[in-house]
Amino acid sequence: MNPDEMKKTAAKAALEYVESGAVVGVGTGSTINHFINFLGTIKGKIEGAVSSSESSTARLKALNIPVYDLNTVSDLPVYIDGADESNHYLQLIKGGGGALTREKIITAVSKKFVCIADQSKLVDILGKFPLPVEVIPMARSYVAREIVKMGGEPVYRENFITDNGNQILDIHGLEIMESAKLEAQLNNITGVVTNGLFAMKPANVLILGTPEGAKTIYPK
Ligand SMILES: O=C[C@H](O)[C@H](O)[C@H](O)COP(=O)(O)O
Repeated sequence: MNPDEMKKTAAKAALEYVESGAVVGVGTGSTINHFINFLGTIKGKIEGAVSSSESSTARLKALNIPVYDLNTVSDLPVYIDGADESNHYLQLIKGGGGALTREKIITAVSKKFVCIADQSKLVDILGKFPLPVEVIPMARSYVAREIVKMGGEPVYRENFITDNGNQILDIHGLEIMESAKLEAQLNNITGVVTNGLFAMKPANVLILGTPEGAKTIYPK
């Protein structure tokens, strides 16, 4: 089974977390694209969706799934999204596709965060995947210098603008032992919008696609 088939397996299994009559939080990325397709098959069962990116919004709308402005939604039972890495506490690195800020906002609003991924995303220590940090454009160099002082190696993601009109620095060379502390430290740098560590509010459930089928993992 190739990684894409494993992503599809995880995406299909996530359907069981979708509540009837509710608005569903929908993330961004290749794994979520499979989930959006599956969601289309049960669209009559849900009220609609909130989405973490313009690309997911376009896919949802193409399937005639109503997409709501998050400001109009007060109750969001579940948010379903992928990840670039997860540790065994279900703390995540996200933002490989640059959607981290909207993803973190929907995570904050949702009652339950169900993460879906192929089995390669589960790691012992976060940081092999470069950690994305969304920055206000005029602050980029300043933020990069601050990250260097912290021991990271920031790399500017060239020719990429987020849906919020900002830029991304990807931090290489990290071995993240204290995820929540690093998440807060990075967010405290002036000019940072947010970073891709989801440690203070980790996922509640991780569904991994494996050749043997979907495997559900709870935080250690
Ligand atoms: O910004 C993108 C998101 O955080 C994605 O959830 C993450 O990059 C994983 O994407 P994929 O499902 O394509 O591996």
